[in-house]
Amino acid sequence: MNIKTVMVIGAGQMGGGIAQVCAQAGYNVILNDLKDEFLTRGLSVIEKNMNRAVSKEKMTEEDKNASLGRITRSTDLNDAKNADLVIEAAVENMAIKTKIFETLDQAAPEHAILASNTSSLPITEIAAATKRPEQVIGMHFMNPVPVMKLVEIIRGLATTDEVYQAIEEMTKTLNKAPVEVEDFPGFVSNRILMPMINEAIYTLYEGVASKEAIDDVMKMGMNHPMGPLQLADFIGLDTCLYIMEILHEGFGDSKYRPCPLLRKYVKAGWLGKKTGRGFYIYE
Ligand SMILES: CC(=O)CC(=O)SCCNC(=O)CCNC(=O)[C@H](O)C(C)(C)COP(=O)(O)OP(=O)(O)OC[C@H]1O[C@@H](n2cnc3c(N)ncnc32)[C@H](O)[C@@H]1OP(=O)(O)O
Ligand SMILES: NC(=O)C1=CN([C@@H]2O[C@H](COP(=O)(O)OP(=O)(O)OC[C@H]3O[C@@H](n4cnc5c(N)ncnc54)[C@H](OP(=O)(O)O)[C@@H]3O)[C@@H](O)[C@H]2O)C=CC1
Repeated sequence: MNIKTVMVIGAGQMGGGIAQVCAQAGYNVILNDLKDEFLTRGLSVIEKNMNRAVSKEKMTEEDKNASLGRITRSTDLNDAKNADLVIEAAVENMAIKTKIFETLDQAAPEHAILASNTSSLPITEIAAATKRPEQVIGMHFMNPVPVMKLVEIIRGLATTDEVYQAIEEMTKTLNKAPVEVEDFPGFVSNRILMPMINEAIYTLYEGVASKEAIDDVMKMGMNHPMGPLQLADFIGLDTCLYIMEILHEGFGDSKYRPCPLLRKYVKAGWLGKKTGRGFYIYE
């Protein structure tokens, strides 16, 4: 399958990163969000990232301008009519995602593949909202997208081999490493990572150590690049809570119950780095 135009839904931290790597790899990108101001915010992060790459001589000014020139703005999901592949990276909520996929299914050309960057939601259920479940797939990028090598590729129950292979090939053109996983809650990445983060939050909640001490133990003791509380802030505490809830509900096992402190922070609007405050305070 010949993929030339990629539409990305959601211009937040993940959608922006996905749009950036696709544009840098030569794809035409349609970046979609609910409001124009979110697109402006997303595009300014992309430009900042590219300027940093130029200043480090990892990208030329011409390549930067050409990549930015390949990204067009959209606030209308019907713009999917021009896409060969849509990658959805809106909020981690099944009702919102199924609504988006229903609309995309109506708007996108027959040949188009519809992918979701969901962290944990069942691809099979998202696919069931469309009349083309065989062309729906999970494409789970890691944060920060321009830096991290992995893309987990998740097959829904109906995903065809042809669609899987097209997405595997496309992922390689982004200079990323695809890894195939089956459709279970949290896939592999978040089934392992998120209970560790949740346990770190319990450790703080129970007063076992300070947030700095918990992060230091994992950074210096286990060589993690970030401590789990710093990483939770970086991912977004709302996203961490959604993922724990999906694991809890999906497996029906109390070992996945979200820590009350995580719920409290999300209720307070302390969502981490993106809102300026989570476990830590950001300028
Ligand atoms: C929740 C999910 O569903 C799945 C997930 O994504 S879970 C999250 C997975 N991600 C992680 O675990 C990230 C863990 N953290 C790290 O790997 C590192 O701390 C980090 C890569 C984020 C930063 O690394 P660092 O060495 O501390 O910082 P720094 O030296 O500033 O950055 C290293 C490189 O990354 C780039 N970078 C850092 N943050 C970036 C960002 N947000 N966007 C783009 N590029 C970024 C820097 O420009 C730098 O690039 P060069 O090598 O070209 O100079
Ligand atoms: N954060 C992470 O580390 C990772 C997240 N993911 C997944 O990626 C997805 C996005 O996460 P992330 O980028 O962190 O979240 P953000 O909150 O940074 O961005 C989500 C963006 O999607 C927009 N949005 C919400 N609803 C819609 C809609 N109906 N149509 C179009 N855009 C919409 C939001 O707008 P508004 O601001 O108005 O809400 C926001 O701009 C989630 O499914 C998440 O689980 C996957 C890998 C890693």
